[in-house]
Amino acid sequence: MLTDTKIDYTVLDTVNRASIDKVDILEITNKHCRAKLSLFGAHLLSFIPQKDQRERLWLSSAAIFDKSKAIRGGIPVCWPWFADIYPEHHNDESNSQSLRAPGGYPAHGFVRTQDWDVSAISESEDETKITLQPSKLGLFGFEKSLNVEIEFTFAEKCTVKLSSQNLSSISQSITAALHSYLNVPSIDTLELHGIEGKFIDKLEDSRLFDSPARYRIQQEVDRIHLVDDSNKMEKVSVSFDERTTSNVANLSVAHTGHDSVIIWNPWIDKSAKMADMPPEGYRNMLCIEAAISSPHCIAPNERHVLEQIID
Ligand SMILES: O=P(O)(O)OC[C@H]1O[C@H](O)[C@H](O)[C@@H](O)[C@@H]1O
Repeated sequence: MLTDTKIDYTVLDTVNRASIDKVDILEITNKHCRAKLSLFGAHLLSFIPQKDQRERLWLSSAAIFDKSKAIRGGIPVCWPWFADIYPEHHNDESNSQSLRAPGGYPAHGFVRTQDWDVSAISESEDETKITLQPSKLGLFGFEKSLNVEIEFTFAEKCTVKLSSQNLSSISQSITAALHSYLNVPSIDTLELHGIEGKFIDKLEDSRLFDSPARYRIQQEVDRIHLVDDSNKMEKVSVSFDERTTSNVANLSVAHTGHDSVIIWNPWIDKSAKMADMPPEGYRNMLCIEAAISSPHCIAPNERHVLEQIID
């Protein structure tokens, strides 16, 4: 496999290396889109289709790029656990259980705060594909044989595939998320479509509620929407009230390989407590996350793919 040092960026047509503070960045410009990908966290920071020149991802103006913490905005990669939902190790499918991550363990796993290596880049007339692998595995009680890589395809849409591979002879479990921050013109005028069924409300003692028929965001939300069929490609779209929000196209995010979709907005009070979130930032972002929020058991020599397509 090619490693980063073996990639000759001078011969690539669509990829440039750059940096923001201490973070190395790949800048992608091709026929269909422009994008920025941070090697710290394999964290996509920007995706702008050429067809409408509209930024799909929200990045905090107060985001920190000194590697002391995860970048606020874009698409953080949460692996091998999501939030504090830490999977029990070495279990079998009938016995997949979650534990709370021990105190002192980072929220959302250990890969969003480390450098990733570029393992492959390919270019064609229609797309640029970049594959990254974390530099360190086997941390916080996980086996080194539990591997992960992420593949970004930059085309008219951006496809992100997080692929977890169990290279050992025992079953291993993960939770995970592609924690996408969508850029929205105004939180007040948006409506979500394609979400139905029950959700766990993390702000209400994890009680179960029905998804609203007309889904708008008017307060802090931290919800785990449960999905029936994780093999189905499910699409969540966001529309805006055209009477109050001019010149915007609708957004959509499709998911597969997930068991839930997380909807998160910290709103006013929580934003005020976050140093890397500007006071009014919550008005222009909504997280729509493809998640595995119950431990998913990967059998020996099997692979699991969590996929998200941003349009
Ligand atoms: O502040 P972070 O560690 O990036 O987490 C931000 C948010 O991520 C997810 O959406 C969780 O459901 C939230 O409970 C959490 O607050």
